[in-house]
Amino acid sequence: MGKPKVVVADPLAESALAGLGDYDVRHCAGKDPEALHAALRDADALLIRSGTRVDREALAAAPELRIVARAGVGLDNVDVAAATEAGVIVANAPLSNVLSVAELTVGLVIASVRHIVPANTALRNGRWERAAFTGTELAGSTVGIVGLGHVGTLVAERLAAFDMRIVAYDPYVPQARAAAAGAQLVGLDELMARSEFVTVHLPRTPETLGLIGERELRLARPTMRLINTARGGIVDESALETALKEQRIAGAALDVFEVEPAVDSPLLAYDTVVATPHLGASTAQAQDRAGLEAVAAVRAALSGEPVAGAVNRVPAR
Ligand SMILES: NC(=O)c1ccc[n+]([C@@H]2O[C@H](COP(=O)([O-])OP(=O)(O)OC[C@H]3O[C@@H](n4cnc5c(N)ncnc54)[C@H](O)[C@@H]3O)[C@@H](O)[C@H]2O)c1
Ligand SMILES: O=C(O)CC[C@@H](O)C(=O)O
Repeated sequence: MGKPKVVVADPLAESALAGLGDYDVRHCAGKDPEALHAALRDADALLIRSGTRVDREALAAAPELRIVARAGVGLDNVDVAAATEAGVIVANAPLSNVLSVAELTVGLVIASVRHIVPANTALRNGRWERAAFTGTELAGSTVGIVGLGHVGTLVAERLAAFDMRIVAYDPYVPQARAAAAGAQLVGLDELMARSEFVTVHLPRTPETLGLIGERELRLARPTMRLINTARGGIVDESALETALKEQRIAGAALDVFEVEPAVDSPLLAYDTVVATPHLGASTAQAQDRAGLEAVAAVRAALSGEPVAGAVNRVPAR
């Protein structure tokens, strides 16, 4: 019997790749379905980040596959139900990058309200404009956190240190847990109406797609700034664009988009939008943790041991 075959379909930290030395490792461009399907033909394990879609077709192309390991949190790019039917373990690294996402979120809040990006652009273009970029202090303003899980809680704790008031919407979190994070649980409509900042920290599921749409954005204050470092599509981008165009909200800071890469997004035309290319997890520390956890999951699955981070149960093979 040869070495187990492990396909790496997205860029992973070197520290993580070093843990695959005793396997037959093949790299492929996971965003290209043809290349992915060809690579999966005799693969025992697949390592991915957010760039590779593991759908029913990909799983059908992988008859030997035992595990899909996601070096990160979101599993919206993996058909977990189809994997379970096919007897393939799916595992993620649920805490690996949440601190990095929370820190980027705080950065986007400040970048947005202090006009850091347009002021930088103006200065580089020879314009010393001070009055145009007057901002607002965070202290005393209200932030609404939509989704008070791992990232949402870290964001709440950090923004509380700026003396902000924290309200949160999450029907699955008990009041006591919200209170421990310094947040008051409210309904989504109340959150939209009360907040100067609304920051989204939800998984992308059929239930959360379009959760913040035209109706919700009409409840917002004209001073509201919307931050999304979770997933594109949870905020309806066309409704967001209309709200920005009509100046019904003050701005948005977006790390994630409905379609990525989002180089053609009409939202990029607005000075009131700060945008980053899905960088929430892009720190050295988060990538080391995510990659190492995903590799540990692969090693466990291929040796028939329990897999930490497994999100489904499949019979042992
Ligand atoms: N930008 C990035 O690079 C990056 C990195 C990591 C995670 N993420 C995204 O952030 C998301 C959140 O991460 P997390 O670690 O905080 O996840 P989590 O599972 O810890 O928290 C998600 C929270 O959302 C709540 N929730 C689920 N459905 C809801 C609904 N319909 N309405 C309100 N609340 C709902 C859950 O109760 C939970 O508390 C991930 O699913 C992922 O998509 C993005
Ligand atoms: O792969 C990435 O870098 C993004 C990961 C992030 O979106 C996640 O859900 O963990």
